[in-house]
Amino acid sequence: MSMSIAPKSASFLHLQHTKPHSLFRLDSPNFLPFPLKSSFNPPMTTLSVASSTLGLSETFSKLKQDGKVAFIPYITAGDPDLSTTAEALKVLDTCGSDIIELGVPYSDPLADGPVIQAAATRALARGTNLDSILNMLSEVIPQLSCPIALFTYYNPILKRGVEKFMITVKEVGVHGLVVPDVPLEETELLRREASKHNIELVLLTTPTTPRERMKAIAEATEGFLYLVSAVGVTGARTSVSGKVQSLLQEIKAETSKPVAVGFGISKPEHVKQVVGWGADGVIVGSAVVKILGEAGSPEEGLKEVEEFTKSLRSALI
Ligand SMILES: O=P(O)(O)OC[C@@H](O)[C@@H](O)c1c[nH]c2ccccc12
Repeated sequence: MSMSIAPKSASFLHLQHTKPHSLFRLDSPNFLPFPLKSSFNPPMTTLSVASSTLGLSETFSKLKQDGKVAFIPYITAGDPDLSTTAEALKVLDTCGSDIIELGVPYSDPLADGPVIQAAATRALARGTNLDSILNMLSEVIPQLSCPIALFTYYNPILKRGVEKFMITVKEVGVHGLVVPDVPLEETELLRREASKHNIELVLLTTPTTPRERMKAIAEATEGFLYLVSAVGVTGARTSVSGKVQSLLQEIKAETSKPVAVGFGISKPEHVKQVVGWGADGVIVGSAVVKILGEAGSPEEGLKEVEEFTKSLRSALI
């Protein structure tokens, strides 16, 4: 597929948020506006985008047909550097990831625990920004067979302008978007602009989300529903809360959309448990990010990620 790229002067959509929130809840807004420099200027001619890769919903449909559960690793872009991120995406893809969630590092990652916060800090210190991530993705995505869901807090989207952001991420071949700090009520604009460009907006529900609200979130989500397994921030935990089993049952009674569970999953036993409870997908973030962040060298980190991914992947069978 080839499509023309919007010129540099594509319109910006400025949204004003007058109510800053000091208390973060996963489904609450938290905006910290400050200017982000935009210098990603894709060629104005045409750009090839991998067209054979399935989107998020299509990936889940195919897995369902085959009786399989989705394995969804998360990594932070730019940690330890963007070329290692590019290699990590290829390794994760080759090791059987069904979707990869790629995080845009942000200075105030309020839903993240120490591991992902530290990864974001390192990535930002090296100068990683949305433009450099998109440049990297434009080269790597055509080489991947699984779709990328871009994870970002809302502020970088607002700074670029919702419409321009969607045009740009679509041009590089992103299939889905996870934006944790936008409450359901404020997702309408994002969803409208995302769907214009065929990008699926994944919404999240937590153990404290009231049932009626969970139903509305399940109805509005695209690609899959992200079930946050525990209250708090991201990070490996010793066990997965048993509450996830009943939450999955409740959700499944309300929607036929696929449900992927994330937060605290870091061992093959966790994966087996969550799959046994009926999840359609498992998301593993901090455990993978920790390996890449703590390795003696990028090569070692990639090797360890490969082994770790294979061990989690085999727990899905
Ligand atoms: O790191 P964990 O505990 O494995 O959780 C998933 C995860 O990292 C990823 O989905 C994620 C990273 N940052 C987030 C913030 C909110 C919700 C989800 C996320």
